[in-house]
Amino acid sequence: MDRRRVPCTCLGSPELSTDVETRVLVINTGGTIGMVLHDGVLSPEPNALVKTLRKLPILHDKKYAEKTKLYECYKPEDKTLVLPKSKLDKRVVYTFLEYSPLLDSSNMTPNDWTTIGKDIEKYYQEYDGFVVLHGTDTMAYTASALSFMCENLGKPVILTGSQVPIFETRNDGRDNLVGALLIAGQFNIPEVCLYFHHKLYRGNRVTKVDSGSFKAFASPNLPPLANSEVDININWDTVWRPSTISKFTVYTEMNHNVGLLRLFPGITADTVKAFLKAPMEGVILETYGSGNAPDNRPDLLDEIHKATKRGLIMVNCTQCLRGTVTISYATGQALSKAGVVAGFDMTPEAALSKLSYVLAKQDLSLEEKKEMMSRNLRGEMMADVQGAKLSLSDSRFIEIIARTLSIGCKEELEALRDALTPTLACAAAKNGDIEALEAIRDMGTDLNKANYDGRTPLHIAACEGQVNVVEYLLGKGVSIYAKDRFGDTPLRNAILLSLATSGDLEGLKIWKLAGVDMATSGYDEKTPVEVVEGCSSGESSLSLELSPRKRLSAEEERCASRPPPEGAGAVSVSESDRDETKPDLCKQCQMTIAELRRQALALSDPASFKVSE
Ligand SMILES: NC(=O)C[C@H](N)C(=O)O
Repeated sequence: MDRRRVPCTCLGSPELSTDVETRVLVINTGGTIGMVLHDGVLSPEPNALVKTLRKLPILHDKKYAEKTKLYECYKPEDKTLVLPKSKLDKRVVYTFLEYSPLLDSSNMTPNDWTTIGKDIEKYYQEYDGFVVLHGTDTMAYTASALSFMCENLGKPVILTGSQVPIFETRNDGRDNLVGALLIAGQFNIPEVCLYFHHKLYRGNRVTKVDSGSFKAFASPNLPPLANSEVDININWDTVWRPSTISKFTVYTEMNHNVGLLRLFPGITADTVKAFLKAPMEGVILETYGSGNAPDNRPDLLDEIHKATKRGLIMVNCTQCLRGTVTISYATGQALSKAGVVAGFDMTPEAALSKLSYVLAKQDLSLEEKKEMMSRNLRGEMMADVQGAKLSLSDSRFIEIIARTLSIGCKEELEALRDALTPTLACAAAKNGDIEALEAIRDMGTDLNKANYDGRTPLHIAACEGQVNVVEYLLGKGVSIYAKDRFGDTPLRNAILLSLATSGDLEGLKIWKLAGVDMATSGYDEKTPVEVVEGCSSGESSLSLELSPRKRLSAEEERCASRPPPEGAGAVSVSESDRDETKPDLCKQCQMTIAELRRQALALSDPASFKVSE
């Protein structure tokens, strides 16, 4: 795949200027969305989907593509399309990667999950988000499996498809595809999701509930992450944030010796015994109500106990569409005594794929695997069912302001909190005040929320060199990919700052070659060159070297900026905190730069920096 264009106005005449473009990779695995009738039955048709989409104005802005020479930058040309400008003034450029053969999802296997995961990993740095076109029959299984396989995910991966082929006059495919593209390309939701009929669900919370309705899916135990109505409304409080700062990887080892056993009245002990025998290693037991099973059947419970004692992991999930497993009934306690692990409110699809993922972790003991099954890894369950959302009243200063403004009802309080806390959090980040950030977070504020400039507390901390705050925020799952209104991410701020203030000529040159405009100022109106001059006395060779912006040809301008060259993001880190070649930088500056560089390197190589999960 190819390079990213410069979203800038320096393409010569204004009409050639590009809008802010984001990029989405569309992995087409098959499903009804691209099917056509063959001999009276629906089956996938290779290459048909892209050809059709290119003719639909709501799915491909041909004029924009030709006017801005889209195809000279994004390859393969015949697989790249661009949506009309969105309400957020962005252009989602999307490129198709089509599998062969295209599958009806009834034919999907864990090996196909691995293929999808590996492709996401392969193209992860080049795209802002990913859409996976998939059949609906097993979409919930694939979405659940990918949610566990994608470790430390920092970008949206959205599965979608349709109940009626996109080629038909009436269909749900076009709406589902556009909705998934707009969310994947415009919102930083670091989760594997499923988008269907105007709603975005967490991938491991969803199940297919209707084979004949456009409302084919439901998320019984968790509200949608987003609703696509007149506007796309994201429920940010519900979005899952990883609490580690390790690099994104895809874990492809999945244990296949797992199964689903659904209890029914009169089930025989022989049936259970046959199902649980080796090589079975893990079973999801689908039970009645809030996790109940017969407690007057010692033959049944004995077979279960024998299996768990020999090391089989059994997880108790309710057959009910909604609700959770508790041990409030004697019939539920009987299973717990037989060694069955509570699955709380997980869907069977999520529990099964989680069990397959956990059992494949060879480095874990049996007890560690059981503990992992009971721990919330990707928001797949509400383990702490007693947990109550912290109320606003835990924060005195909001109360004081609310009382001053005579605000009373909860909705107004929440609106006040959402209006004030992002700016307060940014101020706390600038001052290095972690306690204040903790207090703001305890109020239920998402520390990813940005201020009026689209800058998050992590942007501010990275720019101000507040290393401890950077570490704290990364540990709370704050995204390094969030873009402010200048298009800057915290990671880019941090690396540019460290390179500029350390006078790292080579590093700055790499970024310049990668298309970073050294004349572009950051949020504080300072260019990297000015930062250098501000940090070391006198005219430095660096500023002379960098300040006259070499006029690139129109061709080069169009395709000037691309993801940093391999390794450039992981700046060459001087292990010593002092950089002897720049004695004129203050000690604190030197310390901060070295630490920021370590953070930047850690983000690309977890081996040098670990935070426990
Ligand atoms: N609506 C669909 O996509 C159903 C189809 N059989 C599939 O799962 O691939």
